[in-house]
Amino acid sequence: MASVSLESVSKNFGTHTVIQNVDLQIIDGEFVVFVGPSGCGKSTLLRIVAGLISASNGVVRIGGDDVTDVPASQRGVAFVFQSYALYPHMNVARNIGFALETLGMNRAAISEKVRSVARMLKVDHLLERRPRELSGGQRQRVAIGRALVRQPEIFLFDEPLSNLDSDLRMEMRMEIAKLHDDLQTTMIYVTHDQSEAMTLADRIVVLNHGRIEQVGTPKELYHSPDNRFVAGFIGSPRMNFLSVQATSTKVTGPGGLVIDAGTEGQTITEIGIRSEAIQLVKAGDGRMTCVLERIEDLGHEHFAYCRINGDVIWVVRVNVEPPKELIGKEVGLNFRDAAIFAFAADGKRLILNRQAGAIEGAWQ
Ligand SMILES: Nc1ncnc2c1ncn2[C@@H]1O[C@H](COP(=O)(O)OP(=O)(O)OP(=O)(O)O)[C@@H](O)[C@H]1O
Repeated sequence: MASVSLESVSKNFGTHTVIQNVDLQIIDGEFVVFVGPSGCGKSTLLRIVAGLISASNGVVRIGGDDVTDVPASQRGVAFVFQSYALYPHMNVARNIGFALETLGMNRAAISEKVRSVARMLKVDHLLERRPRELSGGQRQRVAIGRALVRQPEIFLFDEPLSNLDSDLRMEMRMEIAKLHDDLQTTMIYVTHDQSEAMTLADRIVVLNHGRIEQVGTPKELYHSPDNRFVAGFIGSPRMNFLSVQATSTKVTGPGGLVIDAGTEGQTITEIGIRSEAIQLVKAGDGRMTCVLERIEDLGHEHFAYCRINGDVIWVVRVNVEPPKELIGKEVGLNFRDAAIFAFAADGKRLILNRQAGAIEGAWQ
């Protein structure tokens, strides 16, 4: 096991800056997930940790040692790629054991090690097969086995599940989580899928345009996002946003929204509310009025799509399906002040100061 530390790490490809001044401390045995939109630099940062790409500036430490100029093969890391990268001409057993062959380990020891790893990953019945004779999920297990057999100090995963269908993704996600529970090895995992990040990570690093927007536990990011980007990226369905006008004591917006609260310092320009924090009520009963455009039935829950104003549509999660006759009609929306996230024009999250005596969500 080993800690990883990135100190002021930047990366340029020509004149294009892809990673900007990243500082990050990952502790021994932690499961850290890099998440962010396509092209934000997740894979580049992971490859800098691996030593597959060198940083343009800054220092990379593994277990406290400066490894900035140490080649990948000597960093004690194992990499699992989205594309599996198996050797097509070798069977599963040789694919898993190949790294040990190159280390000069004897055949009996390799065979024993391969069998134990293959058993752990439930591919011990496939040892004689070639990669082309395996399903996507089996190939990814073999790729993980190949990393595992080397007993690395750090596992690096680059979108390992994105080629798999959703059932298999869920199954493999659980197995990777179990692997981490069993091994307690430091793991860094790249995904663009925020739900994968939420379910796997001890801590999530949210990246955007090569910068860290926020680092925190899944709960911290969900309940206390630092800014609009994190608020909008973490959570499914995405947080509902609305542009508002604000003074230091009052916020008003479309649909008749009035919030008796303000902020000190920066002015609120936008608010956000998560879909599960809103109640659908009769028109006139709520704090806001909107038009119910559509209801999506997912079996165990329903999403109501409510047009607030122009192009602004909020998603409201409801447990009981609203009557179909309401579609196209006005309905009300209710929510507590405590459920409101407020943002400044630069995207920074602001904390609402409710006025003394203001009644919060009297209907709740
Ligand atoms: N070898 C390279 N040469 C030039 N530009 C590169 C190179 N590798 C990556 N980039 C650019 O760096 C940026 C970050 O790429 P990176 O692959 O790290 O993003 P990502 O967040 O992993 O994206 P995705 O989720 O789509 O895989 C992109 O704009 C990409 O085009």
